[in-house]
Amino acid sequence: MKFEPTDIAGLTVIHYQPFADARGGFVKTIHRESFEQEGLEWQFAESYFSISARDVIRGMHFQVPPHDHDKLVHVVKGSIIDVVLDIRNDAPTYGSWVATLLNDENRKALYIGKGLAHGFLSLEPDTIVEYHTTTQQHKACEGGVLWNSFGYEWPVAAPVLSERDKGFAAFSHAQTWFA
Ligand SMILES: Cc1cn([C@H]2C[C@H](O)[C@@H](COP(=O)(O)OP(=O)(O)O[C@H]3O[C@H](C)C(=O)[C@H](O)[C@H]3O)O2)c(=O)[nH]c1=O
Repeated sequence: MKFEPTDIAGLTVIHYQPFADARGGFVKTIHRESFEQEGLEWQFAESYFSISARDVIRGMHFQVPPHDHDKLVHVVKGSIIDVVLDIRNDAPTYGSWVATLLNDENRKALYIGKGLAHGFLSLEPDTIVEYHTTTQQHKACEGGVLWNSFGYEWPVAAPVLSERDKGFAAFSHAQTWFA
């Protein structure tokens, strides 16, 4: 696997190296030595996956201290546009976002550090996204930013969102989750 920095410190693209043979395919997603060499956490507290219809947007999610976490995200099946927003008030990239195509063809993953809000748009039916987080879910520490409030133009006409995601407050410089 190869690691590629992005314009946002703490956000790393991981290029997995799939193995294929007559049986099918094989993808290694976490490797202690490789992660340690990059200074990334390789031990996670939780892992889960979601299955999304086409045109679903999930996000923008994060957890605040003391249960803020790093998040490793990759697509098992299907395709997404994954969007990360920097909500660290003192970061030079505060309010900046990065959108990355992750799918079962390019086998890219994202390592998303603390203080970054995460969301994605599914581009295919039954898209499976797997997440690993370095802390467990703590409801009292869950936060969100309204999906269409920070300048990214999602390429979808009529997205499907949860009521929770629709109800988040718009991104504003008054929010200081990660001051
Ligand atoms: C995250 C989580 C969820 N749940 C339950 C709560 C709901 O009954 C159900 C779906 O949860 P939610 O609607 O928060 O899931 P998403 O909207 O897909 O959020 C996820 O997708 C976005 C893009 C992310 O980055 C989040 O890390 C991740 O939470 O699973 C749990 O029981 N434990 C958990 O840790």
